[in-house]
Amino acid sequence: MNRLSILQLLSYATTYRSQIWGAIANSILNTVFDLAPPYLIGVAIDVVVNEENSLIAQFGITSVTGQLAVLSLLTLLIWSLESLTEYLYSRLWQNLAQTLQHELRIDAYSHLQELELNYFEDRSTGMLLSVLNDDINQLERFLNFGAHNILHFLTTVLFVGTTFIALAPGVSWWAMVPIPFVIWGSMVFQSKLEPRYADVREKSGLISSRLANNLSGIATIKSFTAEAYERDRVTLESEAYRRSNGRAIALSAAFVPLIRILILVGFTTTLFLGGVAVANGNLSAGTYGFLVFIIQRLLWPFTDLSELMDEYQRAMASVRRVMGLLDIPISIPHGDRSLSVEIVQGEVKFEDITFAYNGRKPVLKDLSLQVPAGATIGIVGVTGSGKSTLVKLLLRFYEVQTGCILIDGIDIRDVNLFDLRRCIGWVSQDVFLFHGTVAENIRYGSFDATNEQVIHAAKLAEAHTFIEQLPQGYDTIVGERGQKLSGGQRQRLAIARAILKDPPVLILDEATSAVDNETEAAIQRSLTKITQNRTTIAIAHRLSTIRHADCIYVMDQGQIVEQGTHEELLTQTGVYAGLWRVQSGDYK
Ligand SMILES: Nc1ncnc2c1ncn2[C@@H]1O[C@H](COP(=O)(O)OP(=O)(O)OP(=O)(O)O)[C@@H](O)[C@H]1O
Repeated sequence: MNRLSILQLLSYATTYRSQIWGAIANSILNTVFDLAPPYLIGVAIDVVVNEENSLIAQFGITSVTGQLAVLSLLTLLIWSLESLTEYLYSRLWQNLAQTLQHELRIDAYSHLQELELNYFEDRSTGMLLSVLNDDINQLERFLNFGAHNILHFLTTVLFVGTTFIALAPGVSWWAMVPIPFVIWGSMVFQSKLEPRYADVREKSGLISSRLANNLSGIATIKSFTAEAYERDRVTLESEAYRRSNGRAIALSAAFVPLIRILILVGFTTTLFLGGVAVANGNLSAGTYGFLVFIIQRLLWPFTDLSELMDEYQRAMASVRRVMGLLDIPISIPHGDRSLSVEIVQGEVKFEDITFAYNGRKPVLKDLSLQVPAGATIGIVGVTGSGKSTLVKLLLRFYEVQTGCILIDGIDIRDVNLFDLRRCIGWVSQDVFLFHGTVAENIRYGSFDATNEQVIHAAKLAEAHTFIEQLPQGYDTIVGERGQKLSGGQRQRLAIARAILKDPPVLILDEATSAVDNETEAAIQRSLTKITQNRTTIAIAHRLSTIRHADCIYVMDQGQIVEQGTHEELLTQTGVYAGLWRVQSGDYK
């Protein structure tokens, strides 16, 4: 899984090959320039000790002053190049990190949008937010400098190690002794740390979930004066996160000191054996000074290695969560047939459908129902009888288990999902408005509608008058979920946006339940106009809303138990007639 996640991540980078090569080259060059000072000091000592026999003298500069001048110029040049390459690699790597995190976030979000409703019902918004935000940010932090640090480590070890072996083969192997132990230790450390960081990410998701849930339910918390109770619950989650991080810290903090001890052994051995070699005349003083200096450069990067591993594991725990999300298959696939809104007549047929939500008993059983194109039907029934589920199946939010749903005689499973949903206007039971202005929310029905069309739709939905009375009219911000509006006002905006969409099939699920009788009557008059030449499925508890429908279906426990016009149903002494009597105040 680890390797797979990394490969998936790398596949994002393949389009930026030239940038990556540029960043790699600058990282390597920068490390080489960064390593130069000890070499330059070595050469300086060589100049003052060996004078005209020095290394530089071999290039024809015999005077010590001349050699030192060349050395100074070289130092200036190398330091300038180090600064330049540092600027370049920082910029390239950080920009790449930005691009990757951006693409990954957009891909993860796009994929998430495609997943079926079941997926969201089983997960909390906060948890998903933590993946899309925290986890991707965690990865971004690693990508900013992680790749450079890895290259810096490898180049340093390779460069310094080679010099070491070349200059003092007899001493160098002592310095190398700790290296295999360090690598082995790092691997053990990595495997132990992996589950701990996975747990940290999970706890972070849980706390996000709790916070998101509480913030959206803040009014309920206040009304129940449950602040202390909720603070305790948040404290528990936060405490769990702290403990989980504590477990990871206990391991990661211990590692660097342990590695350092191993490295110290290598360092002191070189110090001792090298000194003995100088005393015996087997090694020059200049080389010895250089070796003692450079060995730190060889061994200390191994302490950085452990920190690098730590950052890597943290980032990988996040990558796995993001990739896990991208790997979730889309279980409601698009059909192959396209369906143009302009040519859809709007005939809707449910044929023997049976449907049960995940792991529950069937909500709809062998239900059949036909709505001729352009007709208006009403659906009534006790709460929980499956009315909303029926229309959600038409929108293909869920798949039927048996039977089929047809639009203009075509099985909706064969139709492109977007085309299908473009044909249907849905005013849901619980209206959701987006944070933004009134006009933006209505325009959700048709993004390129003119202001006049928006106002016209609002007028038809009996919303224009109240909108005009809002502080900034159509530019008034409705707040998150439209919380700055009343329930009835939200419903009317939802109707307006469905009208603006102008779909061949209109679904009104308790669309006027929150408005007063007078407003409802006004909306009904508008709807009579709107529903002409359009198939309409209206679900209502208030029977007056659907009494003029071409056919009314009465549902009970997932089945249709009565059907007919209002007048026909009244003549039967069934459920509908009973309901009508209660609602019209006739209790006889
Ligand atoms: N997402 C879901 N997951 C699991 N069960 C669900 C889900 N949505 C609804 N149900 C269950 O399905 C049944 C039918 O619900 P549905 O919303 O279709 O009823 P309804 O007739 O529209 O009710 P109401 O008149 O109260 O709106 C209910 O028992 C409900 O608990």
